Formats: sequence, structure tokens, C-alpha cells
Amino acid sequence: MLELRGVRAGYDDIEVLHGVDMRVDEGEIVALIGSNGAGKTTTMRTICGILSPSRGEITYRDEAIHSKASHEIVERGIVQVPENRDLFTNMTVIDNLLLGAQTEEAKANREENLDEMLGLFPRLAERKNQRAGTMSGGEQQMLTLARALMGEPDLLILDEPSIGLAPHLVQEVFDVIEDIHAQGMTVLMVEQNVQQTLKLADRGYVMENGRISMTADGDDLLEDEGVVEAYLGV
Ligand SMILES: Nc1ncnc2c1ncn2[C@@H]1O[C@H](COP(=O)(O)OP(=O)(O)OP(=O)(O)O)[C@@H](O)[C@H]1O
Repeated sequence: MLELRGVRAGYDDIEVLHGVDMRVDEGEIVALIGSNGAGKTTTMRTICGILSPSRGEITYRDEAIHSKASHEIVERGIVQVPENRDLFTNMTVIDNLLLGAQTEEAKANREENLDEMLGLFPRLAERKNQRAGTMSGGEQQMLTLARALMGEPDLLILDEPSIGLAPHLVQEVFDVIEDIHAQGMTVLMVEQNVQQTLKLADRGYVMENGRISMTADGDDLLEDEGVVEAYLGV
């Protein structure tokens, strides 16, 4: 579904990704793990067209997308949930959700999708008329995820969806990811919560210094000594 081949990218003169190869197949949850500064967020930004690679290629459903603008990538069904929340703080929960429907198709289904999101996230339903800026950090995180889902993605890209959340909310976010995956959504995620993520993931990639150093099934990575030592704090 999505494939990166030899992708190099970075900021100004500094190359951060030194030739990244990875793929995500239809229906999979794929996790990208690695230490701070390894280049995970940069990889996500490059896939979504916020950064353009200096070399290499990115294909989505057999079409090259690495030269496309981010709105063209969204139109193809790739929707990113950014690490920073990026909400319209003066607008209500409902209005923020409605703005998540960006493509013509998503706009046509937005009332129906809104009902679905309010069912999936009861906390947002309770606060649907509250201004987003007055919600707690965890609630804003939920809203960011729900807003991305309003865009009817085929491939959902999550950057640290559980960052800064209280443990019960972390569980709620993982439950939602499991739910939407069960409904057929393909997910590529970066998460600091490595153990829980690899349990959920079909496959994982380990990134070190801008390169993929290892890939395996989620369960196998959980048992890999190097991964356990470096990322599971044992
Ligand atoms: N806007 C930017 N301008 C210049 N350098 C940047 C920018 N954003 C990130 N970098 C640098 O790129 C490198 C990779 O950062 P990136 O955010 O991709 O890492 P990460 O693996 O997501 O790390 P973390 O787990 O800490 O979020 C870092 O050295 C970082 O300082």
C-alpha cells in the first residue's frame, strides 16, 4: 500500500533520513520505534508531504507521491495525526470535528461520521459544545485523533498518540486504535509506549540515526534482546 525506498530527507542542509526503506501493507498496523532524534517524526512528515525527500521514492497504491503537496496526499487517503495537537482552540469540539472532513467524500458523510466519532469517544460527546482550548490535554489528544478519523483515511499515520496521557487514557487510545484497525483501517504509528505498541502491531521497524536497523513481527521484536535492552527499559 505504502512503500519508501531509499528515502533521504532533512531540514535545510542537514540530512536526517539517510536512505529509509519501509512498507505498510493494506490492513496492517505497523510501528516505527527508535530513540529520541532517530528521525521518526521526520519520516512521518516526509510521507505526508510536509518535507520532500532529496532522494529516493515514496509510492502509495503504486503511485509516486513524494513530489506531491500535502493536500494532494490527504486527498489520496493518507491522514496524519500530528504530535502537537493543532486544534482550533476557540472553536467547539463539534466544529473541530467537522473541519476534519476535508475531502469531498468525507464532507458528504460528515454528519454520519460525526455520530460515529461521538459514539467512539464518549468523552467528546459529553463535551461536544465546549471550546477545544478549554479541554484537558488528554481530551484534546482524543479530539485530534477523532478529527483525523473524520477525514475517512485509508492510511492513518499516528505520531505519539498517547504522549502525555494519564494511564487510563493511554488505554482508551490503544482501544480506539484496535477498534478502527478491526474495522479495516491501516495504521502506521510512532509511539514511545513501545511494549503496548508492539503487542498491537503486526510489524515493527526500528530506526537508528536516520536508518532502519531492523524489522520483524511485533511479537518477535518484543522478544529481541537488543530491542528489549534499548527500548523496553529492562
Ligand atoms: N524543524 C527542524 N529543523 C531542524 N532540525 C530538525 C527539525 N525537526 C527535527 N529536527 C532534527 O532532526 C532530527 C530527527 O528528529 P525527529 O523529530 O524526526 O526525531 P524522532 O525520532 O521523532 O525523535 P523523538 O522521539 O524525540 O520525537 C533531530 O536531530 C532533530 O533535532
